[in-house]
Amino acid sequence: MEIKPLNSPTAEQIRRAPKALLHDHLDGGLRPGTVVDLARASGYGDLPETEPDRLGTWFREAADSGSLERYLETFTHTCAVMQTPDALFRVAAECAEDLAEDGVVYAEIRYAPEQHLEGGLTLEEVVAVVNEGFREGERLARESGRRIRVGALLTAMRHAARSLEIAELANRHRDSGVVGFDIAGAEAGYPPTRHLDAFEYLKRENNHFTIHAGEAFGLPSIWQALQWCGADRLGHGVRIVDDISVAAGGEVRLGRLAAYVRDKRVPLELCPTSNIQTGAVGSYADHPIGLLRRLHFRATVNTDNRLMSGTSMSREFERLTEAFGYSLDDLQWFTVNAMKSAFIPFDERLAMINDVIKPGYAELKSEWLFSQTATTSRSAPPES
Ligand SMILES: O=c1[nH]cnc2c1ncn2[C@@H]1O[C@H](CO)[C@@H](O)[C@H]1O
Ligand SMILES: [Zn+2]
Repeated sequence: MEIKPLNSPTAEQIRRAPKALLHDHLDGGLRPGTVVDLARASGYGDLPETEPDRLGTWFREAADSGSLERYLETFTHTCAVMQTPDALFRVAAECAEDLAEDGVVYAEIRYAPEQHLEGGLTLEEVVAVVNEGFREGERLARESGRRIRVGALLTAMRHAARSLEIAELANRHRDSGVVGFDIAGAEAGYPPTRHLDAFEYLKRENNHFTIHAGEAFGLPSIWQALQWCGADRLGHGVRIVDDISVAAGGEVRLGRLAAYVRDKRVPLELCPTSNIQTGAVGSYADHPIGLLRRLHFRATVNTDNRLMSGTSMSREFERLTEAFGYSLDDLQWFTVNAMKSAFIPFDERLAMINDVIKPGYAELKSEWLFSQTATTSRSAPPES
């Protein structure tokens, strides 16, 4: 009897597979119905649609603009309805619940506290209530038999000038649910070196940070993020392929920067659907993740903004499985990469890998093998 090599998992198996998520924006992941409810409660009257399904479609289509700047305009509406403790608590709790429901077991969720002060909250209050929301979502997930751990990343907006203040905020809350720092927003014209004081402060504090770099702008942004700012991870980093050449015969050459990124195991927080929407990449099949995985870069798969992209971790895995024929082993590889690159302590990462991720995939793989064996023996002629 011949057992076929492990082939592509089904959508249902992907949903059950344990997943780790490093790059997901809190203000990019609201349920459309929650946006509608919160707008009504706060009297925000500028939503382009007030029926949840139509609003969801509006976000996806508006984000499908082919430009990062236009993609980012859609956040005006989500941030507008996230200005009170109740709203922030609900959005954070639902975020954790939705991810758990999708089989995510570990997530780092980012947001920019400076964008949630219009209702009179302080930066400290924003962080405290979002953390409470995450704890509530974890608890609700546990009640329904799921397990998720959520850490927050505090983002500073790269066009603004509050990054040092936000870095200090992240550092103050590092023992209470905040696992690191990030900068986000339009990339072109706002190099990460504008925020060097924030990064240098975090390094002096032995704290962790990632930088959105190499998404809308290419290698210089990645180079600055790593070699001037000292980023632990790259948010997107997808343009690192500009420093990789593949000859017609298949021979691969890495430039100095790409070699550094691979040699140093710099984690790439890749977000396939988001890249297609902002025009950074043409299609799933063209996404550099295929090449980066083959070359063993520390590639991870992420959602970026589940509302704007109409996506989830399972959907990202499904699209990649369709495009590249990935097996459960590939999905496990991405998941272990993400968990290794998380900002929580080493022993806790290891425990997640050994106690949750590997056993989860082992179970799925054995189910798959069992189903193959069962199918084969059913179709075999009866023994005489
Ligand atoms: O892919 C992205 N690239 C750059 N900035 C982003 C991306 N997605 C979201 N944001 C920005 O991050 C803020 C805090 O969460 C969001 O409000 C949005 O402006
Ligand atoms: Zn992002």
